[in-house]
Amino acid sequence: MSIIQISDLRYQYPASDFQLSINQLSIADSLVAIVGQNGAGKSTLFKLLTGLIQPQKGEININQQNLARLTPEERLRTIGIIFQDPSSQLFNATVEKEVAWSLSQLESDAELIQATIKKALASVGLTKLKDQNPFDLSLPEKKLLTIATVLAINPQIYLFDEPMMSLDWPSQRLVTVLIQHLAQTGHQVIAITHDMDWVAATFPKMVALAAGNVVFEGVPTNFFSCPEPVKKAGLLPPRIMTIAQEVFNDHQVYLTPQDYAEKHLVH
Ligand SMILES: Nc1ncnc2c1ncn2[C@@H]1O[C@H](COP(=O)(O)OP(=O)(O)OP(=O)(O)O)[C@@H](O)[C@H]1O
Repeated sequence: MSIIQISDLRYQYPASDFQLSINQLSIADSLVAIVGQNGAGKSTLFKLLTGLIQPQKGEININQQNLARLTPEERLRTIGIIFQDPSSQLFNATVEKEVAWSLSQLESDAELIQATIKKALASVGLTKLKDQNPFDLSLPEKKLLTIATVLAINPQIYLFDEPMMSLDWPSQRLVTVLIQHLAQTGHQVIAITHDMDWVAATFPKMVALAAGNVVFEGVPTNFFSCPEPVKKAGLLPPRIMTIAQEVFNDHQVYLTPQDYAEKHLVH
């Protein structure tokens, strides 16, 4: 399991008042959601974690190694990135070649490459589409293909930007199961998301940002039990909590409908 340590980090865009400012943040859990309203700084943190932009101050260490000093190959093996818009990540002529391209940056054994591609495509249910042009795929299929390209590399950390966005229900389920499997098999998964139902049901840990600062880090139950950080982050609790509050004037924390049922219907 990886540990990401962020210290004294500052990032400001040219000609913008916004500043991302994180004094100390340690991400040491296998499944972590990063949440916050529009403009809170989630994507800026994502870009810093991927090394796409460099902080003006401070540093990000992964397993005590400074991210800025990793070689391109070390970076590929350390952090896999799944962008919000899959089209920005796809440029090969076939689905199979797309997965092969990223893998060939690290591996030269043709047999190993073939076996890995097969496994990665099977994991996301795209085996039958291996000869298709990626641009002919549906949006959920494109997203699953970008995940397969990263699965093939098998990095320590998977960084997802809004993974649920533009996925239909079966693909959302598939991605959730995949993410849980990755976390259970020694990887670290960090996902930026607006989807509080998904966070509450899936993530044991979360970090909330507001106006470029960390306003909460910890378990979802604690986050949703304190209205103050939820309000500060401009977020709503899971829908089941809103229903319980508005219909039954019940202000307890419920992470999922199952959670509600267990507390009320079983006993
Ligand atoms: N390239 C840029 N140049 C100038 N300002 C930027 C740039 N990118 C983002 N910003 C500003 O930085 C702030 C934080 O943006 P960021 O995209 O990190 O927020 P976010 O939490 O990811 O929001 P969203 O949920 O809308 O994606 C916003 O005020 C945004 O307008």
